Amino acid sequence: MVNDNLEIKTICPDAEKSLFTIESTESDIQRETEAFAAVTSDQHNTLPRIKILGTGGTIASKGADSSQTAGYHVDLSIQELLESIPDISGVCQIEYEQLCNVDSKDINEEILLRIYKGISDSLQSFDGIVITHGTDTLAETAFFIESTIDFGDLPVVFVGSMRPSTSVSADGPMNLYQAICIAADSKSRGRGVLVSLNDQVSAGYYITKTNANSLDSFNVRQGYLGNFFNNEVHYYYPPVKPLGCHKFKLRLEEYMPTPRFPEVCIIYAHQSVDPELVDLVAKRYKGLVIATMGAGSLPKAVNERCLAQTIPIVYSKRSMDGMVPNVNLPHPLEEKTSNVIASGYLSPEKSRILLQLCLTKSYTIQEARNVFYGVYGG
Ligand SMILES: NC(=O)C[C@H](N)C(=O)O
Repeated sequence: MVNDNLEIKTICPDAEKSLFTIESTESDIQRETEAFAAVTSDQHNTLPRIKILGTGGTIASKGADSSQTAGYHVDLSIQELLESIPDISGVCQIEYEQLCNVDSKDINEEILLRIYKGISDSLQSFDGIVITHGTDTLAETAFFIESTIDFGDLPVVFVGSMRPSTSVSADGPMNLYQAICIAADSKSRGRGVLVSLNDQVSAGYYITKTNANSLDSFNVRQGYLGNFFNNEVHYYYPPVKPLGCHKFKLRLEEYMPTPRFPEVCIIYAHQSVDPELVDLVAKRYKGLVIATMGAGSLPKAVNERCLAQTIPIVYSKRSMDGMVPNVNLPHPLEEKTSNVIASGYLSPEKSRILLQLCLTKSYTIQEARNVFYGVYGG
């Protein structure tokens, strides 16, 4: 039998004193293989280290068949999800962790703090972090994380999908692949919390879900930051972070064993809204946000009920775009003494989180108003 690993080496080519040895080339092959492996592993070790935190959502969901795009269930682990994306071993090194696996409607303060801890714990040892999340409340978690973690230049990228993993043309694998590439790209540094969905990159601080069904479900009037095309992210601007974003330092031990923030309720205003709702909420909650009809407009009777309370009340808006300015608050001239705060550009659900954070820190109304005022952009 031919042994390919054996090589005949002639030491003396003289025929009479012919001398030769038979040597195995195995050690050479082994050495070469080991050297090659060392080079590739060195190359691999210099690739960015990316942490993936799985929390659930449609991106981790399965339907009954490939045509089902509603009524599916969260049923896919982060490991299974990663198995569905193209090979990324030449781009970065990956570690993953399943923080929870829920529809994002079930994300509460306990889970929010788990996500906060998952990100905080990964800051030192990774070059980028990706969080898979349901799209329904993704904007709230992204806003909370931007407001509470100082992650320096590290890219923190949220990603979700609109179709379950089992559907025809599921968007999850591509969205996740893009999010990982974005987190691993040095051009993504210094841009705050990012959201990667449907080939677009946006600021988590400003993004809003504007379509309950379509793949293009997020919108950001402050502008998309970039676009992902053919394995590459392209940014439209140099690195920039949201202006006026107030960072709250949280101490996790303060929220254990009961991970709760002061409760804040949202009232959605409408024609004939009942002013007594304000009294009912004020009895039970520590703060109130009202989605006012326009840029702070509410019926006189509702304004009067608001000004009669002692809890802080944030005037936000039903409209997705635009802002509520201080001058549109009732009694703007007495703003130092009144309990009402203008939300600026923030949606009611993000205003709720910001007010909760202010209450957590026991800010006065004036301090809370300054925090909200920062959102105006200066
Ligand atoms: N597209 C989605 O992810 C929606 C889903 N209900 C969620 O937020 O978890």
